[in-house]
Amino acid sequence: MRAEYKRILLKLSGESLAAGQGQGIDTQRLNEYAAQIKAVRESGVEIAIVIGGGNIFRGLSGASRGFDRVKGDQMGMLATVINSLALSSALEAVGQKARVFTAINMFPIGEHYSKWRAIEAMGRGEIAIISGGTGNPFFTTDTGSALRGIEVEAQVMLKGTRVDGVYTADPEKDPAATKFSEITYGEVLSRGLKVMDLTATALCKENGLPIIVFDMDTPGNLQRVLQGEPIGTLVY
Ligand SMILES: Nc1ncnc2c1ncn2[C@@H]1O[C@H](COP(=O)(O)OP(=O)(O)O)[C@@H](O)[C@H]1O
Ligand SMILES: O=c1ccn([C@@H]2O[C@H](COP(=O)(O)OP(=O)(O)O)[C@@H](O)[C@H]2O)c(=O)[nH]1
Repeated sequence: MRAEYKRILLKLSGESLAAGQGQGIDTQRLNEYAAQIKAVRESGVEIAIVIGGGNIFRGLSGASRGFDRVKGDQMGMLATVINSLALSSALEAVGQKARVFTAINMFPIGEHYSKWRAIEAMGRGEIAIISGGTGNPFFTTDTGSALRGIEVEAQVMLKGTRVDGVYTADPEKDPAATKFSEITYGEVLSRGLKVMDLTATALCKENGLPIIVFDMDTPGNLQRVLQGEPIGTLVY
């Protein structure tokens, strides 16, 4: 385990939770995530998690179908709460305590997020699942995870997704794209690489939060990344 990573912020893609079905929550995928997270927690790392909502609702696609954008984004933020509750349930089922925080007060669905409460929960060995994005429309959960990672003083943001790193172009669309083993924030921004939205990358850059983009859907990869195996892309 890399000595420098005492506390991590793990970003999970909502869409990955659907495991290729596009919509909904695949329980096998959810349970695989829970097992990986528990194993890393047992090695002593403090873990905060932000999970997306794209498997349930995205504000932008709602707007393209005629929904008011702000209401659509609020629906998307609620989708992240649903995924967070599902993940906390899967973690509790394998004996790993987890606490759901919400950006907006929704007690008793979750606890209203504050930096200090999240850090306290991690100190007790619980996984802090921070839901509801930033609480504001026109942002994404990538930006929410950059924000929460900086707030809780994580040493790294691990962006677990369905591609295995940052490529010269979207590898799902361009088969000729090649992978970076590492890349600076500035180059991600100047090349307009869309693996994360620009706001999230800029926030990490301004606050010096390194990002590792890796394939979370292969069981064991979370541990591999933390052990320093070069399986993803470091953005620094
Ligand atoms: N330059 C790039 N390198 C890697 N992935 C990219 C790049 N540009 C776009 N992507 C896309 O970004 C996605 C990862 O972002 P993520 O936030 O996990 O997905 P989602 O938008 O479904 O939540 C990948 O599925 C990939 O198709
Ligand atoms: O701070 C935030 C975070 C998320 N969202 C909404 O929640 C949706 C789901 O989040 P995201 O698309 O980032 O999830 P992912 O792609 O990671 O599954 C987004 O489309 C937005 O509509 C938002 O409005 N503000």
